[in-house]
Amino acid sequence: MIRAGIVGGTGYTGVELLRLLALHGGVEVVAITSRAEAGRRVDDLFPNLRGYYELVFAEPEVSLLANCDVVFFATPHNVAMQLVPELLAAGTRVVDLSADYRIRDASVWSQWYGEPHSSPQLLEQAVYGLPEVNRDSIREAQLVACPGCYPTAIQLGWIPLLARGLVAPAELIASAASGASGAGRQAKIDNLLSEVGGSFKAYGVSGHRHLPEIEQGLQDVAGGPVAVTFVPHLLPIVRGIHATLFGRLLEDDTDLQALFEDYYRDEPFVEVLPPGMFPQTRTVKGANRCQLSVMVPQQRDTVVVMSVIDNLVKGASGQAVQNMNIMFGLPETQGLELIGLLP
Ligand SMILES: NC(=O)C1=CN([C@@H]2O[C@H](COP(=O)(O)OP(=O)(O)OC[C@H]3O[C@@H](n4cnc5c(N)ncnc54)[C@H](OP(=O)(O)O)[C@@H]3O)[C@@H](O)[C@H]2O)C=CC1
Ligand SMILES: CC(=O)N[C@@H](CCC(=O)OP(=O)(O)O)C(=O)O
Repeated sequence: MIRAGIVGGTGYTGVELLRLLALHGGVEVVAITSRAEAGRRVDDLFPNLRGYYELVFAEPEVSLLANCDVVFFATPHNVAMQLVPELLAAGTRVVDLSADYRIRDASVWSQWYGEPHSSPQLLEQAVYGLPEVNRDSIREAQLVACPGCYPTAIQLGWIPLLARGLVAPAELIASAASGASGAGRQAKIDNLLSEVGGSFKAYGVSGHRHLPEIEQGLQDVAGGPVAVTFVPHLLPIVRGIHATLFGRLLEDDTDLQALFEDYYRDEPFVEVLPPGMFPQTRTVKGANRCQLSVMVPQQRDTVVVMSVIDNLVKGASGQAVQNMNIMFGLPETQGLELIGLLP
């Protein structure tokens, strides 16, 4: 059994990791942290886990975590980067769900996250954990930086087109909407039911911190500069991201449906829907799955890709478990063969 630790076990991605790992079969969670809930039983805070765990939340200390084979960081940014150097030195492998190691350039990271990076020496060795792009490097990685939720949905939608040079790389537009759990479990007025419910709004229009991550990932695939106009929105639902992507086609004779189907044919967690079927957030709710549709409305030169994920599963904890499976040589789908919850 792989001995796993979770730092930040009281947040939404932390409890989602617990849900997925409870039935994984190859992992025992031996350490879980929360500063606010230290000393409290996990199944007292999360009764959905009763019968699956006897764990008690502990303070986040390296001495506890270094006994694990793998540690998941389900913490806000600027937490993993304080503890990871010591954990790596102790031989522990790390899957970081936060943004701390996603951006290779420390000065770009600081510009968007507003503080200096405290372990920039690890940025080069961190592997960006999008298995559909980096599977081989993830296998050997000691430190995996899991992609953000919007970046997962958006990159998976653009990649087939950029890899084949079929869209204008400097004119990409992504309009994406997320459920409120994307903002985490901390109390914030903006996330109250009476603020979010029955309404729909854009935010971060002048610049969202996921933009440099999206552009970096797409540039790697395109092999050159890429510019994205990215507008996130807040949906009055709990889970789910729907991204609608627009691009100017550079060729008009490619069968885009066939291209997408071929590109993702062997991917266990990305599905291209048949022509005329469009993805919905509810279909992937609770599942480690990205569903995509591609079309060219009115046969003009604008391609539209629609991409949905559950922000907490393929957008965070499910992708983290997928990365762990790859790192430890387990079947990639172990613990992740989940069907979306309808309704
Ligand atoms: N929610 C989502 O859909 C997604 C989130 N992510 C990323 O995953 C990470 C976790 O997100 P989410 O679960 O939503 O966050 P939450 O705010 O819901 O939870 C944060 C957790 O981190 C712990 N924590 C906070 N500060 C510290 C600290 N200084 N040291 C140690 N632990 C700390 C908290 O516990 P305590 O304060 O008690 O220690 C809590 O358990 C974030 O970086 C987020 O951006 C990524 C993709 C999607
Ligand atoms: C709805 C909502 O507020 N979403 C969050 C996305 C947060 C997230 O998960 O960020 P990382 O993936 O970078 O960790 C936001 O826009 O800030």
